[in-house]
Amino acid sequence: MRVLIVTAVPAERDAVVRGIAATAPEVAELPVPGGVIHRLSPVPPTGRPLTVDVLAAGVGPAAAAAGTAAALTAAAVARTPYDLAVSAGIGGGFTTAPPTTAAPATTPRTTAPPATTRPGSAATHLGSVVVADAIVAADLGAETPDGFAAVTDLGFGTVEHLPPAPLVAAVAEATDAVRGTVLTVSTVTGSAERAAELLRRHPHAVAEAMEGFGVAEAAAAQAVPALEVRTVSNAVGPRDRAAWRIGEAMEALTSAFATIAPLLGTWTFDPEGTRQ
Ligand SMILES: O=C(O)c1cccc(C(=O)CC[C@H]2O[C@@H](n3cnc4c(=O)[nH]cnc43)[C@H](O)[C@@H]2O)c1
Repeated sequence: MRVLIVTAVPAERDAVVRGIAATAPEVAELPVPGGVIHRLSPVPPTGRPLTVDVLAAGVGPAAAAAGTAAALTAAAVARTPYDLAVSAGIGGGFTTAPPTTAAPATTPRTTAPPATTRPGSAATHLGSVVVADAIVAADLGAETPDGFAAVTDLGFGTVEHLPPAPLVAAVAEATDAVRGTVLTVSTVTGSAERAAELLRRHPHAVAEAMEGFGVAEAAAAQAVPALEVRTVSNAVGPRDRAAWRIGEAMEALTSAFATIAPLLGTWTFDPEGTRQ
């Protein structure tokens, strides 16, 4: 089992590495085009070999996609492909619990399971762990006279990737995480109006960050499943940088990955992401 974890900044990478290092020392630093991979080899409970590579690829969806694609391609060319790509880091949390029944949105979900089958959704708080059951590009589209239109409404591409549901459930349960849609934005939300607009369009959003969709898009291009794990450093809403709790969110990230790393070693993926 080979897992690639992609963070935005080195501080997030180091927080993830510290967590995994609780059960495994770092074994190597490997250069890849545009970055350095930190490799760890935790011993999972089943004793199956597990390699976890952690890469800080930069802030934003484009940097995340570029770094992920480079690492995935290098591994594939070396005939040691990854089984899973994980977008990890801190993020902003929505503090309103998502609805328990499906609510109308301007861009209806086409592929995600109905809301009633989404256990574990709740409002986040600072330090919460969030596991994405949908990774959604929230600002990839066009403004129209009728409001925002996603690129899919314009006939292009995709705006949503769905991580393997059984893995989402297992990781969320193990880390006591809030489960829901994690939005990828290129601009950090800075007003109550924008937060409300995002929640209106994405009623199941529990967090926003800037890289998940980039990682998932690069992974999908190589048929690699993707996961997104965030810890909440701030509330999504009016800009108040002084209220960001980055230290606590980094500690929560370390703690989450101390739990997640051994768990990943118990998984082998089929195309549906179910446990084998
Ligand atoms: O202070 C600023 O103006 C500012 C502008 C751009 C980025 C930042 C960050 O510190 C973001 C870094 C990193 O953290 C994730 N993150 C954390 N909170 C949020 C959020 O509320 N909305 C979106 N992203 C967030 C993000 O993934 C970045 O990689 C600060």
